[in-house]
Amino acid sequence: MDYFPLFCDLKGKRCLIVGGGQVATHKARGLLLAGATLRLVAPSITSELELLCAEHDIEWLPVPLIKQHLTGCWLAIAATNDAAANRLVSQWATAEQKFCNCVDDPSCASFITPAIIDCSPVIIAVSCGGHAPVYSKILKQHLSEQLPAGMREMVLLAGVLRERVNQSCDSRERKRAFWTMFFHHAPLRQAVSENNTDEIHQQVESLFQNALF
Ligand SMILES: C[C@@]1(CC(=O)O)C2=NC(=C\c3[nH]c(c(CCC(=O)O)c3CC(=O)O)Cc3[nH]c(c(CC(=O)O)c3CCC(=O)O)/C=C3\N/C(=C\2)[C@@H](CCC(=O)O)[C@]3(C)CC(=O)O)/[C@H]1CCC(=O)O
Ligand SMILES: NC(=O)c1ccc[n+]([C@@H]2O[C@H](COP(=O)([O-])OP(=O)(O)OC[C@H]3O[C@@H](n4cnc5c(N)ncnc54)[C@H](O)[C@@H]3O)[C@@H](O)[C@H]2O)c1
Repeated sequence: MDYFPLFCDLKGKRCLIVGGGQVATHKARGLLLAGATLRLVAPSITSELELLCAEHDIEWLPVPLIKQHLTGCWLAIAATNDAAANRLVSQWATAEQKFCNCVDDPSCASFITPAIIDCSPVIIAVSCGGHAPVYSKILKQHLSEQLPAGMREMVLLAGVLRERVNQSCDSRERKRAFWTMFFHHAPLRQAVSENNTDEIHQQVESLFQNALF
């Protein structure tokens, strides 16, 4: 496997973005959606970034880049149009064992950003390992057209029921069977996609009786 995909909780965690152009703006938007706080180092920034600075926890430093800008940051994105500056950010971050994304050269990056389908809590991330970002975008579109109806609602319902299932049953095998049946259960999926709460309740109770006990 060329890259290990992982889903980070960035809420309240400071991330460094170096550069303030179109690409930096796009990366900032994504990190802010995940609740990160940002340190932005760039002599000038786009008007959208200026707006984001007014609305979010962003520390904009219009000063020359120094290594100390990494202090307190969980990860860095080198997003300038200056290849040497991007490489420097990557070298500093790597020396401090911090993950670094490099927008103009995946070979000096320790992570790459995937194309994302955000149906939180369901999140689908696609990467072509830096070979073909546009194809990641096309695959994302393709996948988003294939997703099952009511997917997000079924997952939210599973989250609500999870503790009850865990408390009702000790057997991992039976729990696995329960969840497999749950997600394949056509009448339940139908009720969920119609948001028919009475029917959802009835189907869930019958699943508990039939699958778990
Ligand atoms: C998926 C996506 C996620 C995101 O950014 O959110 C993403 N790039 C997207 C779009 C896109 N990027 C580029 C174009 C113009 C067409 C083209 O040149 O191909 C378009 C199309 C567009 O903008 O529509 C140009 C480009 N990109 C990179 C380089 C440098 C290089 O290849 O060396 C250059 C050349 C720059 C130049 O020549 O000047 C590098 C990277 N781009 C990545 C991610 C990482 C690999 C991800 C993977 O494994 O697939 C990686 C390695 C690093 C990183 O950025 O993490 C996002 C689509 C999101 C969406 O819409 O859902
Ligand atoms: N990864 C991707 O998805 C992707 C997509 C398109 C382009 N790119 C690459 O990303 C790079 C940036 O593209 P862009 O459209 O944002 O460029 P841009 O010209 O809009 O912005 C560049 C920004 O970098 C800042 N900058 C330059 N030198 C700096 C330094 N030493 N320290 C701090 N900030 C500095 C500038 O002030 C500006 O804000 C380009 O090299 C391009 O090849 C990557």
